Formats: sequence, C-alpha cells, structure tokens
Amino acid sequence: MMENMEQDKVPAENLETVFSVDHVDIFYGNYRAVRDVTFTIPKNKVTAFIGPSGCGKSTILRCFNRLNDLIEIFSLKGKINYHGQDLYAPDIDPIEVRKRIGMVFQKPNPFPKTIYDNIVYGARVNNYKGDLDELVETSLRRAVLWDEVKDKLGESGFSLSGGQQQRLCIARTVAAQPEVVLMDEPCSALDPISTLKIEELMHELKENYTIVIVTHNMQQATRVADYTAFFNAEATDKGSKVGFLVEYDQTENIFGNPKHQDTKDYVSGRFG
Ligand SMILES: Nc1ncnc2c1ncn2[C@@H]1O[C@H](COP(=O)(O)OP(=O)(O)OP(=O)(O)O)[C@@H](O)[C@H]1O
Repeated sequence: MMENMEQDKVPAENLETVFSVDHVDIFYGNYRAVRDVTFTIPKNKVTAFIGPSGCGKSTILRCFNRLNDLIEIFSLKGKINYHGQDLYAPDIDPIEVRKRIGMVFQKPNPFPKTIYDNIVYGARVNNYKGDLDELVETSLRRAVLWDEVKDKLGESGFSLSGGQQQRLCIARTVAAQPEVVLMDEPCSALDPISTLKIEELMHELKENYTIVIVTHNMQQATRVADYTAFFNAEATDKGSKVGFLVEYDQTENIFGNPKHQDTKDYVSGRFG
C-alpha cells in the first residue's frame, strides 16, 4: 500500500495557496470512495488531476465548490480550507462558495437562451448593478469567443458548435467573476481543434483565475498543467475500491521523473 508522503503536498515555490486539503476521506453512504488525501492547490496556476477511472478525481474536484452536498449520501472527513477558511464550516453558505468557485462540465451545457442571455443570466439573478453589455463583451473576450459571436449575440447558444458552446459555458462561468474555475474533463466531448482552443484559453485564464482540471488525456495535462496530481484506486478487503493520491508534483516531474512506479506505469500508458 502506498503511503501518502508529506512532500506530496507540494507547491513550495512561494505560491499562494487557494485550497489546502488535509487528510480528507470522502464517503458515499458507508462506501469510502477516497482515503486520506493531503495536498494544496496554488493560486493562478493550472492543476490537473489524472488517474484511472473511479479513483475519485471528480469526487475530489466537486468537493472544492461543495457540489457533492447535493448528493444526500455524501460525507467528508478531514479538512478542506479555502484561503485558510474551513470550506465545510457550518456558517459557510454553499451557494456563495459556488459563486466564487465556478465549474465547467464534461458536456457543454448552455441554457436554452440566447448567447447574450447565457452570459448575463447569473448577473440578472444577482441584481448585478454594472453594465450588462460590458459584462458580455469582457466575458466572451476572456473565453476567446467574442470575435466569433459578436454579431449574433441574439442567437441561441445551441446554434454554436460544440467547441464554441463549451467556450460559451466558460464565458458564463467567468461572468460570475469567480476566483477559481473547476473543469471536469472539459474537452472530452470536443474535436481536437476545439480542444486546442480550450487549452490555449486555459493559459490565458490562469492569469486571472486558479484552474483545476480533471482530464483523461495525458497529453492535455502536459500541455496545460503546471502541477499534476496522480490518483489511483486499490481494492479494499470489503471488495470495493478506494481512491488515493499517489503523487503530486510539477507536471514535468510527474511525466518526466516520477517518484513512484505506479505513476511511471500510468503515464507511460502501461495501465489505466
Ligand atoms: N453519487 C455517487 N453515489 C455513489 N457513489 C459514487 C457517486 N459518485 C461517484 N461514486 C463512486 O465514487 C468512486 C469515485 O468516482 P469518481 O467519479 O469520483 O471517479 P473518477 O476518478 O472521476 O472517475 P472517471 O474518471 O471515470 O470519471 C467510484 O467508485 C464511483 O462509483
């Protein structure tokens, strides 16, 4: 059994920590899906989660904006701090958390509304006092979609290609002015060209946001991520599988000079 090693907490190079995950276990009912995860996520960087199916990547990602709270049987042991504040403290409002920590999903999910209304939806709900036109332009520019849609803001979000829809969803997330953008396999439904566009976009977004991405595509992790966490799953004596963090480091080390044999095997395509 692999130990969780202290150095796997990583980012040392004087980076500000956004999330600090401390000995976290995650349960669905009695089933422990993830065990004893400890690491930190640095500000204004892209951090990728990789690992075989079922090792708990999405489960951990969804803890960062308290999305798992919507699952009745979910529970968490240990601590996740967000800028030093306990994200699961009783006085923390999960809805406020989700405003600051946005999420982009695997399949683009624009609202059945115009491009413009997709972007301003959250602002309208929150009685945003600023200029909506400006918000639309800024958000679409940040998602590198403005030039493609500026003449058709009144058309349905569904009229766009899959890749454009995903950038629209990113623009919608950005319009809520989050600090963190979580991405759960954001390119898995996209063609290679749209994928590259989203990857380029991530490089630009990290100037303003902290990004955490789950990806099955290892080339993608090497292209976009500053840090990479490799998770694995092992069988328990109850016959189920539990996910755990094997190794966390700068992406170039995970792929070029991993410390653990399992990481080596996974990144060289020998399993998973
Ligand atoms: N809502 C849920 N209820 C019960 N069990 C769940 C739920 N969501 C996930 N699990 C279980 O938790 C474990 C981790 O799942 P998770 O989806 O986080 O893994 P993953 O690494 O993201 O997998 P994939 O790469 O296939 O998306 C799996 O055994 C899964 O079946």
